[in-house]
Amino acid sequence: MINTITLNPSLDYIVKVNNFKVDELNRSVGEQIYAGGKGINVSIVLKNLGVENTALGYVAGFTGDEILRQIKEHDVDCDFVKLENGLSRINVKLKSDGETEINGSGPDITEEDLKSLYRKISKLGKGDFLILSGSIPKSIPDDIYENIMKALLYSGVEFIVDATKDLLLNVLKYRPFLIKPNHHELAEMFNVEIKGDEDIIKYAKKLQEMGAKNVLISMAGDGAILITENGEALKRDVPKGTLKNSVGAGDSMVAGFLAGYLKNHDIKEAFKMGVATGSASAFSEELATEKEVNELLAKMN
Ligand SMILES: Nc1ncnc2c1ncn2[C@@H]1O[C@H](COP(=O)(O)OP(=O)(O)OP(=O)(O)O)[C@@H](O)[C@H]1O
Ligand SMILES: O=P(O)(O)OC[C@@]1(O)O[C@H](CO)[C@@H](O)[C@@H]1O
Repeated sequence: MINTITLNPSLDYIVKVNNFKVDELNRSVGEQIYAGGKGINVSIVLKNLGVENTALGYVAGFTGDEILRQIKEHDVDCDFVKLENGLSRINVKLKSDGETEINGSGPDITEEDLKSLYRKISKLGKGDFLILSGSIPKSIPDDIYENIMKALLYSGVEFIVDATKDLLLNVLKYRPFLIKPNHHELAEMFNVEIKGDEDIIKYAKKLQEMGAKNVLISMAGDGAILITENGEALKRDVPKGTLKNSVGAGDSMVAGFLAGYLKNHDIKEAFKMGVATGSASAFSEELATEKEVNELLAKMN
C-alpha cells in the first residue's frame, strides 16, 4: 500500500497576467484551479503512472469539497479527515515574467482531528510506503512528521519525506527511504552558500550521515543529484523541453522516483524516472501523464 499525507492541501489558483504591476489593477489572461498540496500532487502523478495509492490528510469547507472532487476525478483513492470548521487554503500562483506564489496558512486542526489521522495510518505495515509532503498548518505541533514516523517505527513502513528545514532534519534519525530537498533548501538547512555540484554532494552526504537512506537533491532546470544508499553520487541533466508550469515538478519527481523504484527496486532507474517525471510536469500545464513521461524517458540515456 502506498499512502500520501497532505496535512495542508490547497486549491492552487494559477493566474496569468501580462506585465504584472504592483499597486495597479491587473487583468488576468488565463486562470486555472487545481487541487494541490504536495502529497496530493504525488498521489495524482503516482496514479497517472499506474501506481494505486491513497491520499490522506485534512480538508475543510467548500474548498475542501472541491479538492476531494478533483482528486476523485483523477481516480485516486482518498481517506481525508473532514474538519468541522475553517476552509482548506487557496494558494495563488501568479505567472507573469516570473512565478510568484502566495500560499495560505490553512485551517485549525484539533487534538481529536490528529487522533483521527493516527487511527488511519495505524493500519500500515511492512512493504507499505508513506509519503509525508509539504508544510504543516500552524495549529499542528511542528514535530508531527517525526511523531508519525516514531509511531510507525517498528511497522516496516518505508517513508519518503519532502519537507524543509527542521521539519526534515528532525525526521532523519528515523531513517527515511528518500528525502528530496531542492538545492536552495539544502543550502538553507546548513546555512551555507552552495557554489556547485561538489557542495551539493558534500551537504547531501551530511543528510545521509544524519540518517536518510537515499538523498535526492533537485535543481529545477539544472537536473538533480542523487546520493544512493551505498554512498554513490549520481547526477542527471534534464531532458530538453519548454517550461510551462513548474508547480508540482518536485512532487512529480518524488512520484516518478517511487514508481520507478517499485518496478524492480533499481535505484538508478528510479532516479531516471524521477527526473523524467519532474520534467514532464514542468513541460506541461498540468501534472505529468504516463505518455508524457515515456516520451521524455525515450530521449534520456
Ligand atoms: N525548468 C525546468 N526544466 C526541466 N525540468 C525541470 C524544470 N524545473 C523542474 N524540472 C524537473 O523537476 C525536478 C524538480 O524540480 P525542482 O527542483 O524545481 O523541485 P521543487 O523545488 O521541489 O519544485 P516545486 O516545489 O515547484 O514542486 C527537477 O529535478 C527536474 O527534473
Ligand atoms: O505550502 P507548502 O505545503 O509548502 O506547499 C504547497 C504547494 O505550493 O506545493 C505544491 C507544489 O509543490 C502546490 O500544489 C501547493 O500549492
